[in-house]
Amino acid sequence: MDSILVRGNGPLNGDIEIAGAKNACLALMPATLLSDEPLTLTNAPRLSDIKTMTALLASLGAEVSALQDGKVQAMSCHGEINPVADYDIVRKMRASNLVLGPLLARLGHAVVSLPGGCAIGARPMDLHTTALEALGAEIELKDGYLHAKVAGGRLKGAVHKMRFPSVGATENFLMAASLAKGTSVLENAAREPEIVDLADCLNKMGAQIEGAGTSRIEIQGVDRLHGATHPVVTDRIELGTFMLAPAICGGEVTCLGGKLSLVESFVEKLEAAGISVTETERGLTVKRNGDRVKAVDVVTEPFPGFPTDLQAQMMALLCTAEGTSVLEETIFENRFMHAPELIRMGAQIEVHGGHATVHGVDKLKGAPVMATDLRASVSLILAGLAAEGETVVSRVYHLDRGYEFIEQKLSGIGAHIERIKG
Ligand SMILES: CC(=O)N[C@H]1[C@@H](OP(=O)(O)OP(=O)(O)OC[C@H]2O[C@@H](n3ccc(=O)[nH]c3=O)[C@H](O)[C@@H]2O)O[C@H](CO)[C@@H](O)[C@@H]1O
Ligand SMILES: C=C(OP(=O)(O)O)C(=O)O
Repeated sequence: MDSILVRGNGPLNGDIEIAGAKNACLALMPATLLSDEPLTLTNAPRLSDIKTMTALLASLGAEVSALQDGKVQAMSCHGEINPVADYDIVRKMRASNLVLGPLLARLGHAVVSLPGGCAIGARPMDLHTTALEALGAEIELKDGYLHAKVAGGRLKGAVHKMRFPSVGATENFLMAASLAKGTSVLENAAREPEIVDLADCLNKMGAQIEGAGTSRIEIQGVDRLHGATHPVVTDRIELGTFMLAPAICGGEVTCLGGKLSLVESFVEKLEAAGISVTETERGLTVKRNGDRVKAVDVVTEPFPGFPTDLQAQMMALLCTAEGTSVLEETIFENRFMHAPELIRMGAQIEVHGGHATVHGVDKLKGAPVMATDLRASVSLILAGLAAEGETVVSRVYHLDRGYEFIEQKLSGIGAHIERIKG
C-alpha cells in the first residue's frame, strides 16, 4: 500500500487547480439510470471513487466511458437494466446508495445493498427510505439488502418533510420524484451546492425542479428524461483543503476556479484566524497575515454551516494556533480519528465525545502516522507540511478516493511531498 512522505515546509506560493466535486459527481452519475439517452459529465474528477461508481453503474447495465483526458465521463443506459446493486460494490462506497432512487423511478423496483457503517460513523438509510416511501415505494430490508418496489410501477408525487436535511436522501428524492406522476415537495431539504448541481443537471435532462439550494424543493414529475451534457461543480472540499496549505505554511496561493459562495462559513473562520481570502475572476487567493494563526472555535453543520468534510483539515491548522480552539463535530459520531495521529506529531488535543479541544503549540514534529479515512489523511499531510522534519502518512488509499494528483498539485506550489509506492 502506498504512503506519502511530506517534509516540513517554508511558504507555499503559486496557483493550484481545483477539480470537479467528488460528492457532486457521485450523485450526478446515477442520474444516467433515469434516461435511455446519453448523459455526459465534463469536469469530472479523476478519483478511485469515480471508478467505483463506474463499476457499479456498469454492473447495472450502463455503458460508462471516461473520454479525452479522463475529465469527461460519458454514460448511457439504453439497454436492459439490472435492478440489483450488489454488496461487493456498495460496501466500498457510501455514495452507491444513490442508485436506489433512480432505479426505483425507472424500473419500479430495485434491490440495493445497505452500505453499512464506515470509519467515520454509521451510514443509516432511514431518511432515504422514508422519503421514497412517501412517493409510494414499499421498502423492506432482507438479507442486508433494501428491496424496494412501487405498486403499478410508477412513483406518485407527494409532500414530504425530512427530520434532518440529509444530502443523500435529498439526492435520491430529487431523482425519484423527477419521473414520478404529479408534483412533489421536499421540505427541510439539504441545501449543499452538490444538490443545486444535481438539480441543474436533471433540469437539463428535462426535469422540472425549483428551489434547489433552499430548504423547500418542488418537483413537477415528467414522463421521461432525455440526454444532457453538464459540467460538475467545483469541489468545495478540495478547495478548502488547498486553501489551508498557505494558511498553515505561509505564502500566497490562488485556488483556481474557487468561489466564495462555496465556502463562506469556512472563510469566516479562516479570517477570524488571521488568514486573508480574496475573490478574483481566477479564483480565491489565500494569504496568512503574521507568523501564527489565532485559535477559533468551529461547529460542523449542514450547509451553509461549516462542513464536516473540512473539520479534520481545520484541526491541522489549529494545532499550531495561538490559544485554545474547540471543534464540535455534529454530523458524524466518529470523525476525530485524526486527533491521535496529530498527537503523535506533538499536537495537544483532548477529545470528549463530539468535542475536541486543541491547545495550540509552537511547532509540530514529523512522525510516522496512519490515515484512517479520507479527510483525516489529508489533514495529516497538511500537518506534515507545518511540522519540523519528515512525516510519512501510511494507508493513503483513502486519499486517492478524494484527491486527484495531490502530490503534483502540492509540489506545484512548492511543497515537499512524494509518494512511496508500497
Ligand atoms: C449534512 C452533511 O454534512 N452531509 C455530509 C454527508 O452526506 P451523506 O449524504 O453521506 O450524509 P447525510 O447528509 O445523509 O447524513 C448526515 C447525518 O444524517 C444521518 N442520517 C443520514 C441518512 C439517513 O438515512 N439517516 C440518518 O440518520 C447520518 O448518520 C449523519 O449523522 O457526507 C458527505 C461526505 O462526507 C458530505 O459531503 C455531506 O456534506
Ligand atoms: C466521507 C466522505 O465521503 P463518503 O461519504 O463517500 O465516505 C467525504 O467526502 O469526506
